[in-house]
Formats: sequence, structure tokens, C-alpha cells
Amino acid sequence: MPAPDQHRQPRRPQGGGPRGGQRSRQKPSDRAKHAEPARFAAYTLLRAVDEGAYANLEFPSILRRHRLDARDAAFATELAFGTLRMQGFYDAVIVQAAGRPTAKIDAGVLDVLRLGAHQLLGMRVPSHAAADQTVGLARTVSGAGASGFVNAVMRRVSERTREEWLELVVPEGGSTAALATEYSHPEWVVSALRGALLGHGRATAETVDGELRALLESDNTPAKVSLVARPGLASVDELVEAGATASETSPLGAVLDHGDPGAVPAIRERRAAVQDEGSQLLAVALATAPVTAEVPARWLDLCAGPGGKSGVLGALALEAGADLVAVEVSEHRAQLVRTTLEPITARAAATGRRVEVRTADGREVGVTEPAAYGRVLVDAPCTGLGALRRRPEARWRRQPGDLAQLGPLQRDLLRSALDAVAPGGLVGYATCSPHPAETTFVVRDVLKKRDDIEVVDARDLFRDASGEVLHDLGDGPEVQLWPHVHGTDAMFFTLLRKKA
Ligand SMILES: C[S@@+](CC[C@H](N)C(=O)[O-])C[C@H]1O[C@@H](n2cnc3c(N)ncnc32)[C@H](O)[C@@H]1O
Repeated sequence: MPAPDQHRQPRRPQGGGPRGGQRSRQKPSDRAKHAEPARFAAYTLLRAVDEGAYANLEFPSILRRHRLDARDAAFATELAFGTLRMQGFYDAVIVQAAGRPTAKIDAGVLDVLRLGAHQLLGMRVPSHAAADQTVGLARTVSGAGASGFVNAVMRRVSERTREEWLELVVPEGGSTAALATEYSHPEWVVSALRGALLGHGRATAETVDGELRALLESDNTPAKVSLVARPGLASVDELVEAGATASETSPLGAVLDHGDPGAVPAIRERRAAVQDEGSQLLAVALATAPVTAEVPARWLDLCAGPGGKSGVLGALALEAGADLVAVEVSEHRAQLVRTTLEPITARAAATGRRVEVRTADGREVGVTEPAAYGRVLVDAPCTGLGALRRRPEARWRRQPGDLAQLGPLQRDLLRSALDAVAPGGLVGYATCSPHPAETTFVVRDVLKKRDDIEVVDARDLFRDASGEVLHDLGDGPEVQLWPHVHGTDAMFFTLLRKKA
């Protein structure tokens, strides 16, 4: 049985000195005998992620199973998610402290050590408590045999501050490998983000190092909980009354600084939702872009699951007197779209409009329903490299080969959307990745073979809560948002019009 909570101890002051003064020479036998619940829950998540689980989806049920109160749940979340994000840096530290490569450490013991390293180097938990509880966790999950090894490694990790470890394990010179260790990203992701900053004109050769550091840092900073009020169903004022703060970035948005979003009535009733402000902005951009030709009053969301943008598009479609068709290839995700759209579907029925969710392959819609829609969103499946701050394990799971695999699908979906839109109508192509291979290159390749499409400058459509065009949107015509600049995920958006 896990022991009672022992992490509620005075934290070390920020930026404290070397850990020597607090260093503990305790033997493993003097350490905690068992794991306490919050750390045990964090460990359970790390093991589940190692076996393929998604941290965001898995953790709520782990927290419930361990019956953690709000404070322990917050500690466990910071511990587990912070450890997953910073795992690359901690592994470099553990290799030094253990004197062996991570491949030679049992996977469960390695997770225990990573959690211990995060408490020492990332959370300001006092050294003795971090070491004590980490050894207790090792004893609970791996047996007494591992506790001596864990005790010794924890002691060595605690002998240096975070800054001293950075100096020791980060190669000199600011190379890709150095940034990868310092900011705990795979090297290929560091290279890809550097290329994205340059490729989208966000940085020049002179400024890219600073921009890249700021971007990598933002991936390691937990995103705020952004809410969207679905137009006509909820208002920002209602979210503010429920404890959120009105967003400065999105006219539909609010930010919840603390508390459970599920406790907000509008969210429970699906009149509002948790959604990144960048996603809100691009759905609004597509819905409000001027269309001068006569086009069908039918809008299409071609890659709809789990339904976040459909929720905004559907609500705005009804306000504009249009229907919405949401297409999603996965039955499970299509069901999520149906659920999230329930209040919008009900409102549509009451006003003589239609909201329809189909489980189907979006690549076929252009053939089966040519020129049938007035506005089409392609929120393409992508690597998600622009949303790493929201998915703590994603950076380790993604592989460079994913880009090559997704490329043909992204192009096929965009082609299908361009066929499905009526002359004069609009297609928005979006990704939650800034990688040129899934953004500008996809659009360029598809447009190369068509003469019926023109690119529209989308920047004027990205307006903040006060109605001003968002700052730093670049040279256009497409829009690339950045977490370190706009506080949103790194969403990409191109707006295309089929010639009338
Ligand atoms: C980036 S996600 C969309 C997110 C969604 N728009 C939202 O805001 O909640 C991409 C979605 O496309 C779906 N997808 C992948 N291939 C597809 C295809 N051929 N046709 C339709 N949907 C597809 C994926 O299952 C995934 O749910």
C-alpha cells in the first residue's frame, strides 16, 4: 500500500545553491518503505505511456483510481507531465550519475529515476524528501534490490544543481545536439523547428538561435487551459462568470487559471469547450472570410475528429444560415464529434438547418460531392509538432518518417477539399504543425497542378478579442502562429478560393 503523502514539505527557494548542504547520506534501509500515492500515480502514468498510452487521455482515470485529492492530483500532474517533457535532459543526467547508458537500466527503474530527477532538478522538492520518496517508490515497484541502486543515483543527482548539471551534460557551442539536451527534445525535432522558423520567415540566420530557444522553452511550459464559447450557445461573459478570464487573443476565448474545466456548466453542457486559441482563430477566419459569389449554404469539415473546430464552425454555420457536414475516417472519433456537436445539432434541427456527422474517408468527398460546399476546412492529420506543450510524450513518440507517411494523405485531402468546394467558395488548409513539409510544401505541390485556385491573404481575418489584427503574422498570405509569440499552438492556416 502506498504510504501517506509526504511531499507537502517546505519547498526549496527558487534558484537555491548547491545541494551539498542538504545532501543525505541515508542508507536505503533508512528510506521510505513505500511509495506515496501521488508519486505512485505519476509512475503508473509513465509506465502506461511507455506501453503506448496517451498521457492526457490516461491520467484522469489514474488519478481517480488513486483517489488523489485536488492538491495531490496537481502535484502528480506536475511531476508526471514535467518528467515526460524533460526526460531527454534527465536521461543525460542519469547516465552520468549511474555511470551506465539508460539502455542498461530496467525500464521501470529508469522511470523511477526520471521522476526523482524531476523532483530534484525541476520541482524544488527538498533533496531529502525527493530521495526518500524515490527510494520508497523503487522499493514498492521494483523490490528492495533496486532501492540501493536508486538511492546511490539519487544521491549523485542531488550533489549538483540543475545549472551545474546543464553545464556538465550539455555539449558546448549551441549545436543541435546541445539544444536537444538542454531543452529535452529529440535532435530531429530541434532541426525541424529551426527549419520551420526560417521557412516561415519568422527568423533569419541572425535571429534564429534566440527564436528557437524561445520556441523550445515554450514547448516545456504547460499550456494554459483555454476555453471557447461556441457562438450562439455560450458567451465569453458566461465563462468569465464561471471563473475564467476573458482571452485577449481570441474573441471567443477565455482562460481558466485554476479549477476543473468540467465544473464549468457551459462546458458540461457542450455549449463551450476546452480549445487552443489558435484553433478558435482559424475556425473563425474560415467562417468569416468574405465570399462574394453565390455558393451552397453547406460547410464541410473534412477531418473533424474529435470535433473541436467543428464545434466552432457548426455554431458559426448556423449563425450564417448554413448546414455543416463533418467527416471523420475513424468511427470512434466520429462518435466523439457527434457527442461534442449534440447541442449544435439540436439547435440546427430547431431552426430548420442540418448538422451531419459522417464516418467516411475525406479523400473521397471531392469525387462523390464535387462543388457541393461553400466553405471547407481541412484540418489535416499531421505530426503535431506545433502542439508539443500540450502532449508531453509526443516529442518522443513522433519519428521523422511520419512526415513522409503523412505527406501523400495531406495532399489527397487538400485535393479532395478543392474539388468539393463550389466555384467562389473557400478552403482553409490547417495543421497543428509548423513544419514546411506539411504546410507550405503541401499547398505549393497541390496548387502546382491546378489553375482554378487562388490564394487569399488570411492575415486580416486573424483578429484578437479587441478586433485588432493579430501582431507578428509575417509576410502572408498564409498565417503561422507560434506559442512563444502568440501564446497559441503553432497552428498553420492557408486560405484558398476556387475561382468563380
Ligand atoms: C488534426 S485532427 C483534426 C482535429 C479536429 N479538426 C479538431 O479540431 O478537433 C485530424 C483528423 O483527421 C482524421 N483523418 C485522418 N485521415 C482521414 C481521412 N482520410 N478522412 C477523414 N479524416 C481523416 C484523423 O482521424 C483525425 O481525427
